[in-house]
Amino acid sequence: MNILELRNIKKYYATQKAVDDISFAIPQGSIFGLLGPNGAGKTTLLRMITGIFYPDSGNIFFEGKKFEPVKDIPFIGYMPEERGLYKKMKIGEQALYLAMLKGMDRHEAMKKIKDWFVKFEMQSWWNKKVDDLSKGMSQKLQFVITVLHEPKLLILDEPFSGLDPVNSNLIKDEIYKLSQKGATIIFSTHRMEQVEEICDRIVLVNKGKKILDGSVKQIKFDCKENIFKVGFNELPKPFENNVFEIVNSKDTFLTVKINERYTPADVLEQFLINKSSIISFNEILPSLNDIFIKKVEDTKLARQFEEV
Ligand SMILES: Nc1ncnc2c1ncn2[C@@H]1O[C@H](COP(=O)(O)OP(=O)(O)OP(=O)(O)O)[C@@H](O)[C@H]1O
Repeated sequence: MNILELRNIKKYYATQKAVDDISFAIPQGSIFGLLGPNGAGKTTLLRMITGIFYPDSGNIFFEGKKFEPVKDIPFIGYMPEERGLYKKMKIGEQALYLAMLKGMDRHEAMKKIKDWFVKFEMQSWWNKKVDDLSKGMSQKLQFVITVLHEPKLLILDEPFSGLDPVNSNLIKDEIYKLSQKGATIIFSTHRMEQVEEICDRIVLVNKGKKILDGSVKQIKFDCKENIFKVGFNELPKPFENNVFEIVNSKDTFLTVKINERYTPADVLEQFLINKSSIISFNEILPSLNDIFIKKVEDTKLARQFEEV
């Protein structure tokens, strides 16, 4: 079952196709990465998923039914990249006010806020103003406010920006816990190593178009380039062959790219013929960062923004 499905969504600003016929589905319970370079159309997509903007055309489905912002919004938590807190309002009062706006009753909201403040060691902040918080502290507060009402769909735009490693881990752990409890998470970021670690599925957009869609594992598998890392007791002397090319040599390891039509067994055979003492042989899959850069570069010249 998909918690969210976008079908042929288009959104144009004056002269730009910010989102140009994008379709994808997000399975319930997944941690989903929405990726793309600056200006790709991610924020525009998120604003449509959260009912802030309407698409110019296309349809959005939430839990199988046509998305109705007024009805469905209570089930969605959105932490935008530009944080939206009242700077002069006291933190405790603000959390309570925003929780009640999401439909929680005062008593329940108060209890949940206190629990989260204890968990995040924020008890002493209650009477402070947002103005008095550092960037990382207001980030933690914004996260708590976003998840307080236990949304089914949690949308986090760059949730770790401004956080130190300890607080990043704290929030990461909470994201995993919310996911285990059944929440679906959309995670938007430029930090590929975080996506690789956290997300199970991704969509990559560029210049308003979708250019990749699938599980992280499958995408890495599909983009692999027949590169293997071979470990030796002692590095062999270079020898002529048609089977592979050496792309890197470090310590007692060679990284080799297998030429077309040859297999890993052919590589091993070459080294055995050469009497090299192999101790390890592993395939190297590309990192999401490499895939991101390559796909974005590939489409860079292929498609400029078209005039509407
Ligand atoms: N209100 C607006 N009016 C006109 N053009 C806009 C508006 N908002 C965004 N755009 C344009 O639409 C395109 C997509 O913008 P969007 O903010 O959705 O990208 P993004 O992927 O979120 O970028 P970033 O990673 O930099 O936040 C960009 O070319 C941007 O200049």
